[in-house]
Amino acid sequence: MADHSGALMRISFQALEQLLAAIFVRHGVSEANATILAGNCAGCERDGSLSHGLFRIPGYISSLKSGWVDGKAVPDIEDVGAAFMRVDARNGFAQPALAAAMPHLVDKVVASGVAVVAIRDSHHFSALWPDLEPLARSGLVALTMVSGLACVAPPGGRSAVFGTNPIAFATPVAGAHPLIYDFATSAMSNGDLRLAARAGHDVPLGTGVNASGELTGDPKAILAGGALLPFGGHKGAALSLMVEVLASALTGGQFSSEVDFSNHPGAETPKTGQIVIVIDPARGGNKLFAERVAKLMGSVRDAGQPRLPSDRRYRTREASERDGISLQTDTYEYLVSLSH
Ligand SMILES: NC(=O)C1=CN([C@@H]2O[C@H](COP(=O)(O)OP(=O)(O)OC[C@H]3O[C@@H](n4cnc5c(N)ncnc54)[C@H](OP(=O)(O)O)[C@@H]3O)[C@@H](O)[C@H]2O)C=CC1
Ligand SMILES: O=C([O-])C1=[NH+]CCC1
Repeated sequence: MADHSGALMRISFQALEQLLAAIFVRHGVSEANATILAGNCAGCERDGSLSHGLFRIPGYISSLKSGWVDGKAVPDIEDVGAAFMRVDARNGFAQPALAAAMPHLVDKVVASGVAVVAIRDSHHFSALWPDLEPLARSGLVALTMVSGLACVAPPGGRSAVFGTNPIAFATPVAGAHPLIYDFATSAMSNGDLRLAARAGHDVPLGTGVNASGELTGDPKAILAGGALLPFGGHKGAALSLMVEVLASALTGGQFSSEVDFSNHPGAETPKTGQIVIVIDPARGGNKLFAERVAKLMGSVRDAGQPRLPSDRRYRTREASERDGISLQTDTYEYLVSLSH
């Protein structure tokens, strides 16, 4: 998508969702999968998760066009234990795979107090928080991780071995929206790095290295043969390693470093795996769990932290619901042109 700077317009969530669903269907996605992807992508744009909203539409389309991902895939669910499900996404997107598992997942959590969903052969090209928010809204605690495309070098290294490997956590909070944090284990997501390159902005030193392994603030040098770095040095690298273990080795998905789409020019979506771990907090025996979380968050705010994770996103959602989602008119016209 070109960097537009035209006039702004507003669009409702429903209208954007419909437009995106038409685009996905037009590019070979089944109606059922298109509905899920469109809701997810429109939700990211509505909530200000801009690195994974409309910005990603060209990547979805070029991946579909290249034949790298199957937009019509029907996931296969394998029940492998009282609290364990495997989902073979069959080279489709991860969100329809999780949606197919969701009713069984909730049954398992109710029966066992905890459940794991291990998704493999899946493409995740979005933010993780939409995968968890419905679970937290129904009173459950959830954690998820996704491996990606190798573009992150370990500390001290020069070659990329990890994906940007995001982790998200969600918990109910009494009297408030769920607390959800959701971040790449790299110093910056690949999406934000590309946005910085497109805007011609430098990134903070420590974000990545150039092709010679030297620290650089130039996003283009990081993208051109360099690598991102994990956040927090060896600590972020250890988290990223955990993501590869849980989201790839355990699920049966590919490691980030094994993704090879060289035979599919234009492909952008990582084909790896995802793990989702869900816990019923009631099994902890504390009937006031959500109240305790609310108290803890209050203490953190009282201690002076001005912003907690997901505050900004809920504020942006509220504004989008009130005023409509803000969009450049030429972006809108571009999207309309993709829909027919
Ligand atoms: N599918 C994939 O393979 C990948 C997806 N991603 C997605 O990219 C998105 C962006 O990742 P990333 O750039 O690392 O995330 P950010 O650094 O933008 O935000 C990370 C989290 O921290 C919160 N946060 C941000 N700034 C502050 C602050 N100053 N004080 C308190 N909390 C704060 C955010 O809340 P809030 O949401 O309210 O801003 C969010 O929950 C994520 O949704 C992630 O899932 C990233 C990598 C790979
Ligand atoms: O922003 C990011 O790092 C990614 N988003 C989807 C795949 C990788």
